[in-house]
Amino acid sequence: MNMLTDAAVEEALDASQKPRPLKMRGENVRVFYGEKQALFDVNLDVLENQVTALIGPSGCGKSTFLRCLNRMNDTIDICRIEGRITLDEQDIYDPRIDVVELRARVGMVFQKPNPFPKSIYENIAYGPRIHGLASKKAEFDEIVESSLQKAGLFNEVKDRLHEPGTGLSGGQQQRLCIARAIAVSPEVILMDEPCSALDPIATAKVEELIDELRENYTIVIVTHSMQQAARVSQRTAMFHLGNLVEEGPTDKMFTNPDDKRTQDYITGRFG
Ligand SMILES: Nc1ncnc2c1ncn2[C@@H]1O[C@H](COP(=O)(O)OP(=O)(O)OP(=O)(O)O)[C@@H](O)[C@H]1O
Repeated sequence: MNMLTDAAVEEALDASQKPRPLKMRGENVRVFYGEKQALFDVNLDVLENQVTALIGPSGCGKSTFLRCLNRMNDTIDICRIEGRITLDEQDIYDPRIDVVELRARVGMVFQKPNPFPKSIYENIAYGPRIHGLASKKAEFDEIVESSLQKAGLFNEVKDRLHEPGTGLSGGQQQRLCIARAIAVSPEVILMDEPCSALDPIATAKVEELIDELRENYTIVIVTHSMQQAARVSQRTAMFHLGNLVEEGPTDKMFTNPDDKRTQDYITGRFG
């Protein structure tokens, strides 16, 4: 057998076609806001080191599902969740789960950049401090620098680390929020329309960053932009009226979806 040829064939295999381990799974997820049901028996797998895009018309339940993945809905009094959601096969709604620790493992970036009213440095150091990930100044310095590097922001801010984070541009603030999420070493990063408040250049930078982050993190992103879903994700899940219509590889979803509702949505016929 020619080993070199085998290696070359192996390398030529599109990495995205290889089976990926499961990172998170939603099983029969039902969500109610008071009497109103917002999600109906959603079953969705989130694969490791992939970007999964959640798409669908306004009000279909994308953000609701996203927020279930790190129990952000716990903060809404009238919200009730049924079914099961796992992270590495562990039920995240198990009463023994420490929610603060869960949210460090499953971080979140919001629609509007929301840096703390503190310095750039403190925005990043805050999480590691409350989670006890560092104690000496040199350790914090290292986390701050490496998080900003990974978020593609270090060179732009290295001379102003002690100036307020709120003084940065919108796009820089969003990358600061991504750096803040990264600082506590998450495994999954949830992004709820992270570019909707950004201009096209800042959006392009964040999209590039999302593509780089996939190497080390699992990402779930809610987006209204079909172009963005096509550009950044490997998997796409289509929601409609609280139901998961279908999900699959992004290229298939955008070229040959199984369901007419997906076809109509991606071609702009509704939503
Ligand atoms: N805090 C809340 N209280 C009551 N109802 C809510 C709450 N949050 C969401 N809903 C309802 O749940 C349904 C799903 O909302 P959700 O925000 O998840 O949809 P979405 O697909 O993310 O919408 P959009 O694209 O407009 O952000 C909607 O009918 C919405 O009105």
